[in-house]
Amino acid sequence: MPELVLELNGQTWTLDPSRAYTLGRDPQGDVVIEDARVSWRHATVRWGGRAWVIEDHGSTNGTYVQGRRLQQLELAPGMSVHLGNATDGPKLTFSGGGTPAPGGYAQGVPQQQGQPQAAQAVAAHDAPTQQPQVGGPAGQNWGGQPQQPHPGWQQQAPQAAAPQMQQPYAPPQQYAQQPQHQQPPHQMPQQPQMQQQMAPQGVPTPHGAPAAHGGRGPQGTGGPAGGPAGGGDRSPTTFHQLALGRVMRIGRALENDLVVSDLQVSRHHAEFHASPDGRCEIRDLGSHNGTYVNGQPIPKSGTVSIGPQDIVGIGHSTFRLVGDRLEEFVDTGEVSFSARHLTVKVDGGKVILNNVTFGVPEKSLIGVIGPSGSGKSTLLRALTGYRPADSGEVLYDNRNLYKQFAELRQRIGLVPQDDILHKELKVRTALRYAAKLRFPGDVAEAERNARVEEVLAELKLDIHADKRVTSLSGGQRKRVSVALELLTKPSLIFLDEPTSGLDPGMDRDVMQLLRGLADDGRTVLVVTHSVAELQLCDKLLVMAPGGGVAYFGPPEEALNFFGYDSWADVFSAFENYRDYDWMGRWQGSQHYQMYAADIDAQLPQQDPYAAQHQAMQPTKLQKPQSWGSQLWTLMRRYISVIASDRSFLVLSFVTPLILGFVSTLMPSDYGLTAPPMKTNGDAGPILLILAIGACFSGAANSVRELIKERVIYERERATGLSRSAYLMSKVIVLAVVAAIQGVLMCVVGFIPRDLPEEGLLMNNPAIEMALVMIALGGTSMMFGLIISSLVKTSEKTMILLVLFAVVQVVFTGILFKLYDSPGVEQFAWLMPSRWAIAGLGTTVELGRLMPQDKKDPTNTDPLWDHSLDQWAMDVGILLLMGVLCYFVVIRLLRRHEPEIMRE
Ligand SMILES: Nc1ncnc2c1ncn2[C@@H]1O[C@H](COP(=O)(O)OP(=O)(O)OP(=O)(O)O)[C@@H](O)[C@H]1O
Repeated sequence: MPELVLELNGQTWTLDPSRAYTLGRDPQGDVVIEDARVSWRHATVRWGGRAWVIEDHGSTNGTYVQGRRLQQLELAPGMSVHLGNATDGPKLTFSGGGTPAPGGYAQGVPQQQGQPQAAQAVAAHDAPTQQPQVGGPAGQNWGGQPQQPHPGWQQQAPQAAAPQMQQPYAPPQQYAQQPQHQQPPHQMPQQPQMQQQMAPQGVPTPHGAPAAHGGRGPQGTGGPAGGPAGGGDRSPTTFHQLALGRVMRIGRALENDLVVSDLQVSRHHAEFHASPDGRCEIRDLGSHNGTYVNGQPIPKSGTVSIGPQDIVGIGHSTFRLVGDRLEEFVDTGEVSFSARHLTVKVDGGKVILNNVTFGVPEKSLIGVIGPSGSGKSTLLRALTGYRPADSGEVLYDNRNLYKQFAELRQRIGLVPQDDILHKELKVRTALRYAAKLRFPGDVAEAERNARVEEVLAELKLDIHADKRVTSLSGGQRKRVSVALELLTKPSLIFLDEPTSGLDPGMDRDVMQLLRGLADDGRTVLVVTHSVAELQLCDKLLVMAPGGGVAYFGPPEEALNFFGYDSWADVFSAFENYRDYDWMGRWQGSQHYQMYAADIDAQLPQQDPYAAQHQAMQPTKLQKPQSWGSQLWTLMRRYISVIASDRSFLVLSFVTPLILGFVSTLMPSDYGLTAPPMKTNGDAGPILLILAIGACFSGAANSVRELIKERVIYERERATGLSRSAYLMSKVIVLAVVAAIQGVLMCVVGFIPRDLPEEGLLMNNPAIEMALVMIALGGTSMMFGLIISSLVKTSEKTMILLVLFAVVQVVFTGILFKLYDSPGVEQFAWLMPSRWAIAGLGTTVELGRLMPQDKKDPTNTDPLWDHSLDQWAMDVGILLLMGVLCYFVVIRLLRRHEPEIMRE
């Protein structure tokens, strides 16, 4: 068996076939490579039986031979392998082939430093006696023969190593080789220009020299290899020894065996059990944000066996079992991100996102531009999991976002185009409520507040902390939205048109902010219409009409790629040549070869845990807070919002007073009663005014409440907000408002009126009637919420509110006789005003006061019968309607949630 000599940075190692050698940044590995682009355990070199083999461990930045990313390769003498970057990553050169030296070598120990490999190399079949001991005296070498690649070995190299990428750029005629595409505008490919300007750093130019590149951050395609799901192969932050038969508890509290300072983790989060027989289990301790195995939540307080292949996720940390110790990886944001073959179809099969592939290394800022309707928002929804693509995958740190959404969603921040804050609140207050909702229930207020202050300082918002959001400029407001998302330290941040509506100065300010976020160790993707600050991005993705990629690469090369001087021209070309195959043009380009072909060529990731996924139940997304705690926080926040909206407060309490007063303007001799044997036709209209007033004010309070918060709701829902807690918070607060309004209206409306001497349920008829008015206000409020969850824009709510109020007037049963009118009578049963007037009518004996059948005064409305049973039925049905409305709203709210959240 031949030994292999590995050379790196002037050091050499002689590798013995009897064992495997690990390469990476791990100081305990065999070949330690101190380069940030190299993963902790990057690759292994071993004797494969017939040849030496290098195997990538799913490293973040890849292993390359002749520019091509590889998982596994048989090595040939003279072959060079780059780690971490195809061109300028640390270069390993392999040579050798001798048999083991007598007495063995100090394997894996670097040989003397500074000796050029060529001087040390041994021909493939050199006699072992010619080789010095590894680590021998300085100055000794292996015979001083320059290494000659062995022709036989060269032939063993698999096809995968074919030097495709090493070829110089294709000639300018490249685009002309696409006859199937419609011809683009005349000035389009200006290839000679491209040849000078498009080459990114480190990629061979026709002259073999690396071309200059103005972009930032790590270069290369950046896409992760299709390595094992879960965790990639980033540097373990720490190791923890697992004692057999012992328990290792993980959590935020100091008394844990493993203390994790991450607010996403509960105080006592989970326990690792290592049984004496070597098996290991993870048990969730009722954590708020959940414990995940291979991206799937384990049941609350449940236990799952884990093996070396499993990745346990707790907050920002992942753990992997390696022998008798745990490797902990802390996600500090420096992870790669890629999308592969994302395709979205809508009803009817129309493709609105077409096979989008791109990838970026850590710390990248990616700009996404494209004409209106080119699928930018669709892409954003696909990348965030809000609306997963119909095919394709999104890989975050080599983990499939769609399959592991439950865990990975916590690492994603999304800043939608509309602000996700209640504008009425002060900046600090808004962030504190958001922190309360997003952090686990056991995070103390002081801890949460400290994090809020940290984020305020990071985004230089501390001087604005006590201002109301509404008083901030557009750029500052966007900063607050970003701050909110940063609370939970996401590694990936997506922004949808953050600069829309901002002046150029603020546009730059926001883009620089995003640049800073990426530089601090996050991946930031921004969809934008503004092209002024694109040079701040590392990579630019240009979407073409039809939802395909027209370009992906450095922003400074993009205009040359299209052959235009300005983006306005490029977008005009998109518009004027809609049928042109922009995507085909991109895929035929050298930029595609450099920046996307690698990722495109990779097969979809196999999910080795698919069987486990199906077995794991439940897969419901964890909520950081209990239902009750969320409800309480939401109610407090809602009350704060209402309290800071003075005009709403004034209107809410003045309106019922006015309506009550208006009802008193109607002259009536007997008020809401009448002497025996007398009728009182005024009683009906008085009740009608009061009831419609309650209907109107109840619905008016709620009709805008859901639509105006839709974006906030969608975002919070994705972070674990309970749908029912959200709706219940609205219902409770608005019901209290409706109750106060009902009481005010009754006080003003009833005081000047004569009322019956006693009620059916209680002695005081005014209180009995006020209860009906409150029930009517509450039910109308629920109808308002239905309207609010149905409409697409706030403006439409007003029309529907008026419609609702008018219909209620008609179907009270006061204006005309409803009973004994088949069809109309049944339709009226659907109206809350019908049951409310009936409830009020039973108390005041409306059937007697206002007979509707002139021929037969005893033929009265059966719903107005003066009996306690009838009163209970009228009020009961009114309340039941409110309850039914609640379920209707719950159902409608689902439509406004991220698709992946719709349980
Ligand atoms: N649910 C849907 N059903 C049918 N067509 C849809 C649907 N959603 C989006 N589309 C269409 O898909 C295309 C892409 O829409 P998308 O909103 O992603 O574009 P965009 O680039 O974000 O546009 P803009 O810049 O105007 O926001 C548009 O033509 C849009 O009309």
